[in-house]
Amino acid sequence: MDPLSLIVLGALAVIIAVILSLGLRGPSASAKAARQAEAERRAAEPVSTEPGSRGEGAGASGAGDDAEPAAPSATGEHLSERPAETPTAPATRLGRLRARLAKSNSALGRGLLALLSRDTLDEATWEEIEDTLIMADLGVDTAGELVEALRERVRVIGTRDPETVRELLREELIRVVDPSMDRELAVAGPDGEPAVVLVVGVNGSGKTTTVGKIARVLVAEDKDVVLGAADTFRAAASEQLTTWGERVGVETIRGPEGSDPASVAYAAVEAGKGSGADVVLIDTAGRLQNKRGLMDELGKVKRVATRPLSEGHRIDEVLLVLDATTGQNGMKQAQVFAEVVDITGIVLTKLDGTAKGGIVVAVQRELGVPVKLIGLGEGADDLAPFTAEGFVDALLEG
Ligand SMILES: Nc1nc2c(ncn2[C@@H]2O[C@H](COP(=O)(O)OP(=O)(O)OP(=O)(O)O)[C@@H](O)[C@H]2O)c(=O)[nH]1
Repeated sequence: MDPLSLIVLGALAVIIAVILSLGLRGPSASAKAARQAEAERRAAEPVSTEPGSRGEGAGASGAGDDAEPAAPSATGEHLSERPAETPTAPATRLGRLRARLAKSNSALGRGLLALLSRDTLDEATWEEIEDTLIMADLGVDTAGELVEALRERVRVIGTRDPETVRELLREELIRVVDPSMDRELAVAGPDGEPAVVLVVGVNGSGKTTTVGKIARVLVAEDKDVVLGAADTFRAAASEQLTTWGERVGVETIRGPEGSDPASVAYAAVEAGKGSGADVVLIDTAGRLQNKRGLMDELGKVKRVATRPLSEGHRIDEVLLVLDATTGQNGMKQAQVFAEVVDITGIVLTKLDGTAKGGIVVAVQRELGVPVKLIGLGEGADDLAPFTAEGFVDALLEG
């Protein structure tokens, strides 16, 4: 064999050996790790707000004036396949969320306890305690009341034992959060009719996400749910809601962008009644361009939505979704919504992103309506029922 043939043969042997070794080794460890990480990321990621692959439903033609609802023409997405996901069991979810709440509010709890365990509880220290509560958005009056009551009890008991003082603080905080409020969601309709839950709030407060999260909780409780995408102002909102629905296998009724929200709400309730659903959850746009416009829009949705139901069956629950990070601004928005619709419960979102948990107390006092649920993250199961004790314990645990 001449030298040239030897070189060619040698090169071929090397190439074959390399190809074989690659084939036998399979994907590299780092590629596997990347796939694993991608799978974990997907499992944990919030629902995309990007338009999905499904097309819009046929048009909701608009309810016209609210004397006579238009023929409901928003088209539902009947889901025959099995739901893509099973929501996390409540016990697991709550344990995780409690830890998250404790983390976001730990500075507040720690700050208060540190102040209360100072050697001397003088005027300046009590003022600092009051300021700390005000900084946490508790509201000036409530902070003053709480400090007054705590001060009096510490004086009467005459002890500075840290455990006792901590317990007194816990009791006073629970008192202002008000454990006597009824925080059950009204999700049982009368006489076999679906309960209708309307979700309102300003853009970006987390309405659509909250509707999706509530649907998951209800599905986990074995309830049949229909979603109504009455946020027709933003096309992506309908897509986003449909995606949430698909994930847990519930039907979403929607209309084209710009169609009448009242018509979509009507169609959703009609579909819910027709299919024997337990709950119809209606997402709204709630643009706050002016109070008159908002009043017209939400007032009409409220009036028209329950027409497919029996006489006298009104909306069972109107949930106001408020972004906890918006502080005083959020409170002003809450007041406007409260004037426009009768709010029956508050969902405080994004409590994971703020140490200002005191807003819970401020908004309840201002509106006279209980906080029923809290949002503690963008993930699908990051919604928790609110309890006064649970909230305060998480606050003081940090
Ligand atoms: N960190 C955190 N983010 C949240 C929470 N709830 C919602 N979000 C995020 O807030 C953003 C707005 O949520 P949406 O549900 O689209 O808000 P919306 O009120 O429906 O907004 P519009 O459709 O524009 O009216 C999204 O990025 C959500 O993932 C929460 O509890 N914690």
